[in-house]
Amino acid sequence: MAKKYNLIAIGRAALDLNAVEYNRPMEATKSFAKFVGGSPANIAIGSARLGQKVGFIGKVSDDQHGNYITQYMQHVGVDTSNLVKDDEGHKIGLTFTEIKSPQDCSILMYRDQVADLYLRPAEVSAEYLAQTDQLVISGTGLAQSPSREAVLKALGIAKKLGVQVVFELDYRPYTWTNTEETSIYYQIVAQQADIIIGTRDEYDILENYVGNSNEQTVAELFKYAPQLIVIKVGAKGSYAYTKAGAAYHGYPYKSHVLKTFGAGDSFAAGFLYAVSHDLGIDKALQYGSAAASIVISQLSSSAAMPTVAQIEDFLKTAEVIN
Ligand SMILES: Nc1ncnc2c1ncn2[C@@H]1O[C@H](COP(=O)(O)OP(=O)(O)OP(=O)(O)O)[C@@H](O)[C@H]1O
Ligand SMILES: O=C(O)C[C@@H](O)[C@H](O)C(=O)CO
Repeated sequence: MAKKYNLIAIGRAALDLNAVEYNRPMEATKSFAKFVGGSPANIAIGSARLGQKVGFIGKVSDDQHGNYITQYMQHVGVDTSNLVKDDEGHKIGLTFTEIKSPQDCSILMYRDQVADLYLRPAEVSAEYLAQTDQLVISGTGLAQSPSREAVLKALGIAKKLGVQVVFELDYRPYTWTNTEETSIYYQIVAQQADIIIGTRDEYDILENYVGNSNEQTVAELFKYAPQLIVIKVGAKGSYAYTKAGAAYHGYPYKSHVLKTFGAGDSFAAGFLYAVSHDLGIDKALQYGSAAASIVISQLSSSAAMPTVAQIEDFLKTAEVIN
């Protein structure tokens, strides 16, 4: 019987405050526009825009910002029954963006004592996870307790129930104590995940070593559960590897780049949509690259997530970056 959800994501839902006056440093920016943000929330929203049935497990502040995030996610069709309100006064995470030029963008995160990292194991429901085909785990959820244990509980339940586990490495250094610790927790989850998505730099963090080739990285991970591994390299595109030994190159597409953040989350939503619909790995990489090209041409990450029709339209005239 078909499950209620194609995908449930676990991790942070937060706020992005994106510079409205761009092509200048943050010090000179007076206006910021508010959007829902947080990598797993962005992936959930992007997946819902693509017509996927999506749920979310997380924690938001019990205030106007938490209300806004919950209402926005409901508005785009993400189920928020397991997006709980914090009862200890923790606040929402804020991400300010700086767009000095299309090539020079950065984010500034305010993530001290943020509500998402206080998600408790008791707030992860086996009944909810039984209703999904896929669980998307964001690496940042492993950064601190009790969120770390909540995520590991979700992983254990998913494995027991045969839910496909996707690990989005999503490394945000601000919330971690040191990279050795990150590597330990990343390896625990990566070894049990069915699909892993991350940038080359994030795999270096996972391995706690800089210098391995993609082939060395995937050979090590394929000794464990993973069946499909994606390694992204920004404007140089992406690579996908299967346990059966196939390798694919995802070409990036030319875009009227306004800013580059949001590329990874839109890529994940597009890629996972195509994988869930058995469209093949080449198509999945095309969907990921196209979704990313669309999102980086706009101010927001979450609000710019494309529909399937937008991706198909884009691909009709898309030009590959060589
Ligand atoms: N400048 C660009 N032009 C075209 N496509 C891009 C560009 N930057 C990224 N992409 C596309 O987005 C995909 C993901 O980008 P990237 O490797 O930067 O992920 P990320 O670091 O997770 O992104 P983010 O900046 O959102 O954290 C790339 O594989 C590529 O297809
Ligand atoms: O992941 C975050 O918490 C910040 C995002 O919402 C932001 O849009 C971004 O940087 C995406 O890459």
